[in-house]
Amino acid sequence: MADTTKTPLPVGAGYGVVIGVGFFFAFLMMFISYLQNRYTQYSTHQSEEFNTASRSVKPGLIASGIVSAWTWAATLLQSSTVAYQYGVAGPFWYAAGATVQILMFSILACKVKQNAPRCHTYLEIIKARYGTLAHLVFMLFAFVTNILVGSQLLLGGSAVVTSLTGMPVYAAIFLIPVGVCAYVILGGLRATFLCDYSHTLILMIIILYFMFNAYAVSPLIGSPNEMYNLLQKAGTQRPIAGNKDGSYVTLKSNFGLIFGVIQLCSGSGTVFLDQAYWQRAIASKPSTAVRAYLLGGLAWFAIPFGFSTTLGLAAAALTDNPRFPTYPEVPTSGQISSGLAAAFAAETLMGQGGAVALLIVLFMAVTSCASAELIAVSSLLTFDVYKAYIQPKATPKQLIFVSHIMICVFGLTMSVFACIWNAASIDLGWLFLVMGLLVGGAVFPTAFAITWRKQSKAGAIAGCLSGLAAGITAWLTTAKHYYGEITVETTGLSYPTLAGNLASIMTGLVVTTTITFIRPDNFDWEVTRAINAVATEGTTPIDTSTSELSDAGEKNEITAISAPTVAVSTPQTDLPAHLAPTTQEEDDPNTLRRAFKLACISAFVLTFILDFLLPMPMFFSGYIFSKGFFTGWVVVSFIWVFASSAISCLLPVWETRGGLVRLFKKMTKDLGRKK
Ligand SMILES: NC(N)=O
Repeated sequence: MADTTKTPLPVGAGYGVVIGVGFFFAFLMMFISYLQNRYTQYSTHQSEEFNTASRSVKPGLIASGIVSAWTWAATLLQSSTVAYQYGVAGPFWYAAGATVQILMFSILACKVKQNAPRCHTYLEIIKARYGTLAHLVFMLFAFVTNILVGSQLLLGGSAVVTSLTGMPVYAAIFLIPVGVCAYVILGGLRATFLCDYSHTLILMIIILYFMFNAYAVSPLIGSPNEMYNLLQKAGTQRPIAGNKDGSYVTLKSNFGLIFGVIQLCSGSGTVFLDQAYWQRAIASKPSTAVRAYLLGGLAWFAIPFGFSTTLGLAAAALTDNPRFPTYPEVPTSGQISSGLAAAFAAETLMGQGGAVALLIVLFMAVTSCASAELIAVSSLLTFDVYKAYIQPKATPKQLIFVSHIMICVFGLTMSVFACIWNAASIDLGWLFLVMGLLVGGAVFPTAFAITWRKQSKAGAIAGCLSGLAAGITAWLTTAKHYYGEITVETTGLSYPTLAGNLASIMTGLVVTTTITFIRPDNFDWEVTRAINAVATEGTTPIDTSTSELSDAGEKNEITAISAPTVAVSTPQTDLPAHLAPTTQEEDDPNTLRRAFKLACISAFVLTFILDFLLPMPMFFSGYIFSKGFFTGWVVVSFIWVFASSAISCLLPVWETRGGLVRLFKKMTKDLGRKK
């Protein structure tokens, strides 16, 4: 842990940001919820609105929500750690290794719209398809995923808050979620989207501030040329093991590549098994879910790539500068693994201003992701535990009440687990590399549950459990084999975590497909399409064979509204009106089929480009960047961050311009009447 006597900011700054900014957003949310309830048709007092944002959110805001949910503390801190450890390969593999899952998720987002358009959670699909035992097994993996993600957010966030301000780490761990719980309770899922938006906006501005400072302004670096020179020098003084000639400016980095593979496996678990991503698919307008995920994935890439190509590399470049916090020593491996490379760089480059900017950007990342996790877990606990097993006939009021309670329960749970990791000397780096092997077994069984009608129940359950067993076995035996003992240190190293992650995800895949091929299922998707459906006598389901539309967007809404064959009109006794789906939730099957094709082609092509076509030739040729190539690399990171800002900050405003104008008119009319 950092020396608290030398912190760049006073302890009050830590409390100020953690409590002050948290409650600022809570009050902002209170105001937004008031406007929403008063001037729009969406009420935060309705369970459906609270948990699914009435399934009406447009792709720009969903993309912004995806960017924000996938931007963890680790996205900023761990990416800078691997930049410090592996040079330019670190930021590249961090970003490329965790973008593809979001792109791939576009396929699941489309399938969930096709095969379970009215579900609240993905576990409802598992229960409807495979029954209670599978529901409980998958629920275990879902909760483990959310607990790991939630607690590592607080672990990484609190380590940096403590290092920058000296705030006691346990105080940070418990106080960070308080404001977030408050604003999520006040606003529900739509609130998290709006706060996600504002957080992403601030995040992008601060990332650009760091980038411009490091590459254009700072007297310590000030240009890609100088960064290149400093990195070349660092490569001769502290050569990187496993990198071509020990260089910082090459993608021929053996441990960087190993990290990339771990990132691919671990990211698959933490996206596919996290209700937060399903929730964004569920909340989006059916016809645009795919677009939202593709945009969100591409926009997210820029965050770790731009941030750590700046601060992670700056930390490596400036380690020998007298302004570097650990000078004349180099940082310890424990400090780097705790995620402090970015903090050291920000402080060296910009002094207190850098520390404040980092504190804010980190707080934005932690809280926006925490809000997504809170509402995601609250939905699972409400619909998959309370409604499924405790109170099947729960009223909307009860559902909302339970959702609120569960947000607090999970907020506390995240904090308790973060304390446990901290007390056990487990840091962000360790948790980041180990997470995937604990949940990876369930990745393919979960993806197949919504995409493959043949996957059998036995295959699904056996895939999850055997993946878990194989992952843990491979992890621990590799640690013992290579390092002779099983300790926190040896189990957090590259080879054991690589073995564990690969074993877990691949065993899950092989076991579920093998068992399925032996005795395939022939599942009828009508079962999952009927989840939460309210079939009213005398009505017919929407015709799935007609309607030719060329536009996936607005035209579809028009068709949906005017569809003559409406599946729902009157609620059944056990489902309140607002829990019943509306015709707008349905989408034209042809449009969805086209969206599915787009998702598959885009996801596979982009994955191929990002993870093979771009890096592999540079890896196998052992190319060390020239100065010109490095400058181009940095320029690309700038362009990507600008493009990402346009997607996640400008697009949502552009899409809702009509609604914003209407809201403004209603407000001014209202104010005029009151005068
Ligand atoms: N969300 C991640 N993997 O940074």
